[in-house]
Amino acid sequence: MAQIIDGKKASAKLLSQVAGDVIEFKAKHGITPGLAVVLVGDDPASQVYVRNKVQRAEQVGIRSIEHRLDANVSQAELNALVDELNANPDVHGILVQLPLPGHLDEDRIVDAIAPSKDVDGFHSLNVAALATGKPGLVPCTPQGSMTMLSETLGDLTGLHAVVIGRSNIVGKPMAALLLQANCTVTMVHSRTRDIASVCRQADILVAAVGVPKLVKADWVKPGATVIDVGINVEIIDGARKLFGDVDFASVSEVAGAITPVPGGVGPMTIANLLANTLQAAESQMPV
Ligand SMILES: Nc1nc(=O)c2c([nH]1)NC[C@@H]1CN(c3ccc(C(=O)N[C@@H](CCC(=O)O)C(=O)O)cc3)C=[N+]21
Ligand SMILES: [Mg+2]
Repeated sequence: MAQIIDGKKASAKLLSQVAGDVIEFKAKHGITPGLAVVLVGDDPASQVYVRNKVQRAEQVGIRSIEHRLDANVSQAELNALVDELNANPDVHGILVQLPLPGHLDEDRIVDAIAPSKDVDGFHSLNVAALATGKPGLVPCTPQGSMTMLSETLGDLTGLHAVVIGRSNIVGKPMAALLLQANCTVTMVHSRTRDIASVCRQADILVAAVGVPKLVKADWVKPGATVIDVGINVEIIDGARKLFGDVDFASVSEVAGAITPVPGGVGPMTIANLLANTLQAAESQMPV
């Protein structure tokens, strides 16, 4: 039976570090770090995540400001809000909850956020910084996954990491971070031939595709470390249940260590969002 990597515990540790750093920040600068969360429409899952983020922010002493916009808001109206938040000195971090309704251009909205306030690390300039190994804001889910990997395995040098999924928000930045940590990195996706045999070579297997229970036991090398980024919601007998991209029951009998869903990557994502907000606030202070 695999070691269960406890994301709640890891996130509690990071949150208490951030809370301490926020106290120091306030004493030094006389202001409170601020995070603006923009939610367009009334998708119930997004509402749950936004509520969690706002709650955790308060817990670590970060002021959070929620902006709710109607699902049919225009691109111009959303851009105007982003411009206003960019110019507001009380706002140090801006998160526009994704996905946005189809009539809105996500790339344009994300690139309208001031790069210094882009706490998701999705702005083109932060993407370029990560790709070239320069300092910047790093996406929260991959960053949280790396922390759990380091705490589980120590130095990752020379390990073969396979990332399933090539999204801009998880797969690609995850691969960049693993490469920076000296892993041999392979990315697989829907067009990969014999995906199972590639995954079976992995010392580290990261699943980030949004397909419930895609990864089976015979995709996993015995003893491998498995990071499950999937958050798939299903309603079973009227109850809301979460599934990862990994078939936990079977894979946990083969893997050396594995993150559960819930209680794995999700809580670490939120903790890193708040760490990024403090980093953003620090970078905006006069020297
Ligand atoms: N601009 C933007 N940035 C994001 O970081 C972002 C986003 N948009 N859109 C949606 C996804 C999803 N996401 C999650 C964060 C925490 C949990 C989380 O805390 N999950 C808990 C369970 C929560 C539950 O019950 O649903 C857990 O896994 O234990 C889940 C999902 C951030 N996202
Ligand atoms: Mg894909």
